Amino acid sequence: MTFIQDQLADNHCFGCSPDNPHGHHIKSTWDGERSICHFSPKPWHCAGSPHYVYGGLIASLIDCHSVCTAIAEAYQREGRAIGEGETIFYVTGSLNISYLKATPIAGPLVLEARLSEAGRRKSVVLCTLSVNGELCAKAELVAIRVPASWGEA
Ligand SMILES: CCCCCCCCCC(=O)SCCNC(=O)CCNC(=O)[C@H](O)C(C)(C)COP(=O)(O)OP(=O)(O)OC[C@H]1O[C@@H](n2cnc3c(N)ncnc32)[C@H](O)[C@@H]1OP(=O)(O)O
Repeated sequence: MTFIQDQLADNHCFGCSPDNPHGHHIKSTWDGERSICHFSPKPWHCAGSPHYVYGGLIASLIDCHSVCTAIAEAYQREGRAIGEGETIFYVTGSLNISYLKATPIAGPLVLEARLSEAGRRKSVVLCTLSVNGELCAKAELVAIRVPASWGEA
């Protein structure tokens, strides 16, 4: 299986870089229309209850999965394979999450994302998070394209 994150170079992100030793290492697939990510939380990812997932982790997973989806779609729109040629880099402009149900920590968490809008610099990504087919959270993320040098000090 090919994952978006494994095709992106120079990515140090806490949520999605394969090379950040302390990160979440999320893995997302892209089929040309939607992206999927499976994530199994650890017991320490719990909220106030040990049975449910911490909302900040949910936000983090949705953030990275959605931005990676925007990046994958942008490569596709330019007729390039993900990671091919000049780097396409997006960052999170805004993230609006509705926590609909407590998310069982037993997981696995299934994130699914697709674009509702794809402009020159701005993409809007809709993302859901489900466990065992039950919708636990939904989100809208605005991803903004930035130069690949965006993170340089
Ligand atoms: C290989 C790489 C792999 C990378 C994966 C990394 C995943 C990382 C996910 C993250 O966590 S990124 C870190 C969290 N995000 C940030 O730190 C972003 C900080 N903010 C900025 O750097 C700038 O504010 C930003 C680049 C988002 C926008 O500044 P600009 O001056 O370039 O925006 P501009 O004013 O030109 O607006 C461009 C469009 O974006 C829209 N926009 C700008 N900021 C927005 C915002 N905050 N929310 C919603 N929309 C926004 C704006 O309305 C406009 O839309 P329209 O084209 O429709 O008019």
